[in-house]
Amino acid sequence: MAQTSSLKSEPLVAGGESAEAKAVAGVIAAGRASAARHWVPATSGNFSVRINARTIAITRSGVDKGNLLASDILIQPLGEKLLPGSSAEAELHTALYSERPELGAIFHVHSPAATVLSRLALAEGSLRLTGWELQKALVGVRTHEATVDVPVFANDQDISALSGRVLARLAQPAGDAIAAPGYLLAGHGVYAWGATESDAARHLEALETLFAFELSYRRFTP
Ligand SMILES: CSC[C@@H](O)[C@@H](O)C(=O)COP(=O)(O)O
Ligand SMILES: [Zn+2]
Repeated sequence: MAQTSSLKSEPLVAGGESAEAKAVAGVIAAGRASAARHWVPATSGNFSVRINARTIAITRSGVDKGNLLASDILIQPLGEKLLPGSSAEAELHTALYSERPELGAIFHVHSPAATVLSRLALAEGSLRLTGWELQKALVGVRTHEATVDVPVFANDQDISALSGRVLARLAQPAGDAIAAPGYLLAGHGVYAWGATESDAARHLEALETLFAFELSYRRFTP
């Protein structure tokens, strides 16, 4: 059974590195970059990168995400029982990868603006972003005049139930808005994704910065 990363028998991808080794390196890099920004305090956050249609590399539970070793990354088959030591929030990753084959990476952090703004926005059930040039860093957004919809969910320790609510909401159209590549958990943090690791990293950085803009803006507007 696949457990921690065994970087031996995977097929090679361009550059001579296996898909598994590349995904593990991507997870480690994402954790390190987020820790440098103080987005994953006290072991919080979890990170995953798709290896292929059936398997992901994902952080194990309770480890410092800023100092990940290859042995801190689990090779989790999709649609199968979670491996021992899995992230408490692993199902928020596996369920979304299974639902969306185009996703290549999912990153979750406890960044300050996301964690605070999510509480202010919970009553509306979503955060609407508009008027910011930086929103063009999000996939599908071409103008500051667009409205971006970021779903906001109540935090829940029942991750299966939460995952069900997330998938149900993401399946709904965002109306006249563009669906953000991510969502907020109130008082908890943000999940962001992308087709590639760099898309997911850019989305995470753009969203957290937009949340900080929005928090400042709200201080000056009624
Ligand atoms: C250390 S508090 C944060 C956790 O409860 C959780 O929200 C989190 O992001 C990390 O959980 P983990 O099980 O390490 O993936
Ligand atoms: Zn968390």
